[in-house]
Amino acid sequence: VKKAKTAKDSNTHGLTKCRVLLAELEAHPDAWPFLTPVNQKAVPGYRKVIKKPMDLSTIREKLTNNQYLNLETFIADVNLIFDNCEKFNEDDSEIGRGGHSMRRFFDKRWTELLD
Ligand SMILES: Cc1ncccc1N[C@@H](C)c1ccc2c(c1)OCCCO2
Repeated sequence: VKKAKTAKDSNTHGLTKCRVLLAELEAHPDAWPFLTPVNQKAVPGYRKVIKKPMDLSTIREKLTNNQYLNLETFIADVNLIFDNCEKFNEDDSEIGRGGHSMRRFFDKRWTELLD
């Protein structure tokens, strides 16, 4: 029997799913370009092209600081990583392919975790 969903319940369960999903993304073999913020001094053009940088360590920090209201706001930040990657990297590049691989993995996993 499904328990009545209070706002708190949905939030708690949503945050548990965020923790599970983030741990899996961080452990993924193709995650290496996305683990830490892009060093904008080392990557010419990045600062100009990418308006909202995002990476897995920043998401980890925000989750730890309770900055995600629900699963949706967490998913939006993860998708920002992949959208930035597609914008800056050729599809036929190591980082570009890694971004597509990670997005496919993430899309599959969060849909599996939905109630
Ligand atoms: C996700 C992303 N998109 C566009 C550019 C870089 C990145 N990731 C960063 C962490 C990175 C990956 C590979 C790199 C790199 C930096 O240092 C410059 C030298 C080549 O090796």
